[in-house]
Amino acid sequence: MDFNRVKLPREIHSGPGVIKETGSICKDLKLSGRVLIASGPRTMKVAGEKVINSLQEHDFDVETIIIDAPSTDAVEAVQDRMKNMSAVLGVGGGKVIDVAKMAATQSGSHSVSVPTAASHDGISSPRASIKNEGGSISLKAEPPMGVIADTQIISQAPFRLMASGCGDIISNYTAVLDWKLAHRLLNEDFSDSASALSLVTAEMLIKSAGDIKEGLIESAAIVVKALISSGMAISIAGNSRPASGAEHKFSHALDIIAPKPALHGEQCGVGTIMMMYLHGGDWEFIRETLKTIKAPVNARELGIEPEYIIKALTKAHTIRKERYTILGDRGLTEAAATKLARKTGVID
Ligand SMILES: NC(=O)C1=CN([C@@H]2O[C@H](COP(=O)(O)OP(=O)(O)OC[C@H]3O[C@@H](n4cnc5c(N)ncnc54)[C@H](OP(=O)(O)O)[C@@H]3O)[C@@H](O)[C@H]2O)C=CC1
Ligand SMILES: O=C(CO)COP(=O)(O)O
Ligand SMILES: [Zn+2]
Repeated sequence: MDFNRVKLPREIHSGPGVIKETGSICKDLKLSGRVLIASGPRTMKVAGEKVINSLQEHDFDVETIIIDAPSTDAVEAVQDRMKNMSAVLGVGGGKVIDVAKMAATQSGSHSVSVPTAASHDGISSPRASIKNEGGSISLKAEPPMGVIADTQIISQAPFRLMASGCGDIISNYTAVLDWKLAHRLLNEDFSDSASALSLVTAEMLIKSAGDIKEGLIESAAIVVKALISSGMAISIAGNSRPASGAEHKFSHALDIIAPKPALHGEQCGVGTIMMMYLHGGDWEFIRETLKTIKAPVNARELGIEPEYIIKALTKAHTIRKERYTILGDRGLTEAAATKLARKTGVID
């Protein structure tokens, strides 16, 4: 018999100014001695330094590493630095948190997630999206043992990042439709509770769409809550199915094909409009909601040329092939992709 195992963070702290409590929260998590801060070039200045100060006030011996990309090389570099460290704190966006999570998993240590933006639902999830030469792979990881989400810092991040996080949540709609399809066609394992949590998270966010405004701590709190809840759905499922379907395949394809990709959640949001059309669902509602949030809804707003949108649509089914979606095994022809993108207003 297969037993079910759900892995979740031990403690989740959020609120304005909570980053100053990092040291005491890490003590409560029974961490001590040497810790590594993995952060991005910008996020080190925005939040990394506050984390370092708080940890030093609580007698931690702190070292730092800057992460430029969520690559296998970055994971190895963090792992190399983790010998004799009690944990790595990922302070930044999704790329940094994924690298910290994966390095901690592979070295049998712990990670703590300190998001500086509400841009992705990997904040608390037991997955890491890591890029290699062929694109990105979705890997199983230990969830962070703690999450410290300072809504003051998150509310001051460029608004584009928060709108992107909303796109990542709204994509739960098509992700769950794809998952159900795979369950019906291929008898893939399906979790009612994970899919229900994923959908209710997207519904709650959509209900609050009008309240998601630039610079507001309250808006940051709404989006952070939804991202953590979506991460919980991933934990319950034990895979990304409740939060990643064909719209994510499209985004992953754009990351490979487009000379200058947009943000992950921005691409997923536009992908959701198109995949919802393929599912025969209310794609116009998805588009209107994204517009309300001021997230991109077309190629121009993504800053991506139409030719790359079409190429990504025709390539999307080849990504994460084990994950069956509305794109099927053969994917879209160029003509069908062009029709789809035109019909949904993604290209002119
Ligand atoms: N594991 C999972 O379950 C999931 C993983 N993901 C992954 O997460 C990544 C997407 O995350 P995302 O956050 O969009 O991308 P990044 O981590 O690349 O961050 C985007 C940019 O925002 C900057 N930034 C972050 N916070 C602030 C801030 N407060 N002020 C100013 N700049 C800031 C970063 O700065 P800097 O240059 O300092 O890094 C970076 O330049 C993708 O790799 C995606 O695959 C997405 C969803 C789920
Ligand atoms: O981005 C994710 C969920 O929002 C994770 O997606 P993948 O499993 O496709 O990398
Ligand atoms: Zn995502």
